[in-house]
This record gives sequence, C-alpha cells and structure tokens, in this order.
Amino acid sequence: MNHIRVWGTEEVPLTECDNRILAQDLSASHDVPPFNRSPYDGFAINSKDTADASETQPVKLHVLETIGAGHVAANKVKSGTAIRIMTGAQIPDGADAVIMLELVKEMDESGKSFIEIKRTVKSNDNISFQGEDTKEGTKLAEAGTRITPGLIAVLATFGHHTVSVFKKPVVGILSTGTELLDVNEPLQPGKIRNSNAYMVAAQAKAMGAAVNLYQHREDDLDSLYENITECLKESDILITTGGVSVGDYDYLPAIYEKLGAEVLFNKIAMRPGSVTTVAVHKGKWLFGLSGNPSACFVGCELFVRPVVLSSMKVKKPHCKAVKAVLGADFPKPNPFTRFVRAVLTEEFDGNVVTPAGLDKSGSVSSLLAANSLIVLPGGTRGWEKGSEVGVLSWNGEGSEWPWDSPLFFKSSATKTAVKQQ
Ligand SMILES: Nc1nc2c(c(=O)[nH]1)N[C@H]1C(S)=C(S)[C@@H](COP(=O)(O)OP(=O)(O)OC[C@H]3O[C@@H](n4cnc5c(N)ncnc54)[C@H](O)[C@@H]3O)O[C@H]1N2
Ligand code: MOO
Ligand SMILES: [Mg+2]
Repeated sequence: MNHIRVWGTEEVPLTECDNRILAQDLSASHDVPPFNRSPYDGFAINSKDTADASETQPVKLHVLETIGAGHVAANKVKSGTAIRIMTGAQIPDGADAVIMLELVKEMDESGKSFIEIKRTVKSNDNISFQGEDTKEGTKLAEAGTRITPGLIAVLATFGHHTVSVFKKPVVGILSTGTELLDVNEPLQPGKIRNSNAYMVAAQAKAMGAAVNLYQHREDDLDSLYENITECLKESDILITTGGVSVGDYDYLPAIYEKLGAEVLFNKIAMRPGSVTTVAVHKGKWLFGLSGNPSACFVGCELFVRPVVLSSMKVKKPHCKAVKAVLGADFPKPNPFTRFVRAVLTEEFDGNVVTPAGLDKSGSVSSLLAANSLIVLPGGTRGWEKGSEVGVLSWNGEGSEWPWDSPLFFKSSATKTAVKQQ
C-alpha cells in the first residue's frame, strides 16, 4: 500500500457521476429547505385565531388567496384571514401554522371564500422549517465517498451540475496461454476459451476502474515481453492472467526481471491464488494473477481491489469482513490459509455461509453463485457445519484494515476445527 498513488481528478456531469468516487468534500451551501414551507395541502393561518375554536363554536377565517408550490403569497396572513396553501409552498408572512384541507369546512359567501375551523391549532403546527433538514455549512460527504443515488440527490440539491471525481485507474487486462481460444471460437483439442480476461474485466469495472481488454497472447517470452511493454504504456495497472507459476512456459517472472520491475511479492501462503505476484514499475502496477480461474478471481479481489480503490482515496478499500456460521462441513485440511468461494446469506438471526461448489483453483463453476470467501486459517484440519467462520465479501462498503476479528488468520480458530478423521 506504500506504492499507492492517485491518478488525478476530473469534472463529470452530474448525470454521469453515479458509482464514481467523490474527489471533493461536500458541505451545505444553503439551508434545506431554504424557506419555511408547508408539508400539507391546507390553509396557512395565525394559530391565535383558533384559540377558542371548538366543535360548537367554530372560528371563521377569510381566505385571501391560493398558492401552489413554487409561488409566493401576495398577501400577509392577518388576524381573521387564511391563505390556501399547497404542499411545498412557502409559508406566507404572518402565518405560524398550517391546518390540513380535510380538517376545515370551506364555504363561499357573496363571492368570498371562507373556512371554518373547529379545533385549536398550535403555533408551528405543520410547518417544515428552513434548515430543519440541513443547516448551511453542515459537512455532508468527504472525498473518497462512492457516489450513490442518495448522494446524487444531495449534490443536485446544492446545485452541483458537475462533480469532481477521482479518475478511474486504467486497468489493462492481458491473458496469457497458448491454450487459449477467443470466446467465439469452437473448442479444439487441448484448448479452452479465455474466461479470465472477461471475469477480471468485470471485477475491475465493478471496483470502479476503466478497463482495456487486450487480445490474449501465446506463451512466448519475447513476444509477451513486447506485448506487456506496450500494454503497460497505456495502463496504470496491468493485470496478466496465467504464466506466473514455475512451469516451462510460465514467463511472467522472467518478464518482470527483464523489465526491471520491483517485485513486491511472488507467491503467498494461501490457497487458491498462491502464485499471485505483484510488482511495481515506473509508478505503475503489474499484477500477475494465476491462470486458474478461481485463483485468478481471488487474487483480483484480495490484491487488485485495495489498489484500485485506494488510488481513488476510498477509505475502506479491502473486502468487507463479517462473521457467519458455516452451513455445511468443510472437511479439507488447510495447511495454508484458504479462501473458499462461498454463498453468504444474511438471515434474520445472523449470517450463514456455504461453500459455492468444487473447491479447486481450476474450477470456474464455483464462481457462479459465489458472493464471498470463507477464510479458513492455515493449520486447521477441516471445519464442521455450525462453526463460526470469518467471511470476506466484495459487495458494498469494505471493512477497516487489518481485519482484526480473531476469526481472521489467528490460530485460535483451530479450536473449532474438525478432528482428523
Ligand atoms: N510444479 C508446480 N506446479 C504448479 C504450481 C506449483 O507451485 N508447482 N502451482 C500450481 C498452482 S497453485 C497454480 S494456481 C497454477 C498457476 O498457474 P499459472 O498462473 O502459471 O497459469 P497457467 O499455467 O498459465 O494456467 C493454469 C491453468 O489455468 C488455465 N488458464 C490459463 N489462462 C486461462 C484463462 N485466461 N481462462 C481460463 N483458464 C485459463 C490453464 O489452461 C491451466 O489449466 O500452477 C500450478 N502448478
Ligand atoms: O494459486 Mo493456486 O491455487 O494456489 O491455485
Ligand atoms: Mg503455469
């Protein structure tokens, strides 16, 4: 995270800022509402006039005019008078309360309008006061906040027809592998379609990045080196998939070396995604994600996410950490910390999480329903249904880092592990 940099800010129209990250602090430039207004369709009155009103002795007021929202009364409300007022209209001078239409009797007498009120009304009844929602000067949002429909409503309220947002980091995505086919190609012996590039593109877009999806490339050291050099010119962050392990055709480690990139780490004691390699080069990022689809997915959520989000000053850039009860046994031993693709459901009485399918790093089907990762600390023998586990979710706002719950990465969690069978 010491290498994080912000790629700049830009001004975008309000109509195009949803889901972007706010780059300015926002405070109220005026009171909301900006004037006292009526929350009902009714009559603006002077409450004192109703002091003696009752069922048997209604008070009668002369209606001077009618104002709808957007209009300002021409008259003042003096004793013995009322102004018919619609929801949202400014309270006329002299009025200190509103009585709803349904609570008065309306009548015409010699071409003049009157109302009868059979109850007392208190001063300030049914008035939305200037500033009751927001006072001028109130701090409303900080730079780094994701722009939601609610924030857009607030931005519009204060007249921001354009909004300053952080530039989307440009994420280039290049899949490597001689076995790869384009999605529109028929299967051929020994070949598979490239799924990682499209998956990672969708993940990066969901994080708020701009994506450049490149044509996949064969495992060839020299041409891959050229491709990566070219792609890096156009990207702030370049994600490659595949070719990062120890095989004869896994050239990414050699390419980082040839580039002179600073490798921050290469391989991690975790499953899947153990081969994940991250390097920085001339202020840019290189993520070498696994070719195995599930390992690739996990590497992207755990390592790309915090970089993309921090470069837009999002305050909690890591996945959201929650507790949940395991909905099924997970009998596999875990020599390393394991991130199990899972389905997390928020039940009325707590979270339940269940593995999403075949738990192999080459599996693609287990990604289908997965909305989270069960975190099983290393050194455990397997887990029983009903155990409390830590879960990471990539939906919604993230969690403070480091995830400090004892459920994450602490060996104390082994207490709930299943006995070796
Ligand atoms: N002797 C060892 N072998 C392997 C090790 C190891 O430590 N020692 N690590 C294993 C682990 S763990 C993983 S994960 C993989 C990582 O492999 P690479 O990142 O080098 O990826 P590839 O070898 O290129 O491909 C692996 C696998 O994924 C398929 N693949 C590749 N790209 C795509 C794509 N774009 N879409 C869909 N599927 C893709 C590829 O066909 C392979 O089946 O290495 C293990 N080996
Ligand atoms: O990176 Mo490999 O799972 O550890 O699949
Ligand atoms: Mg390989």
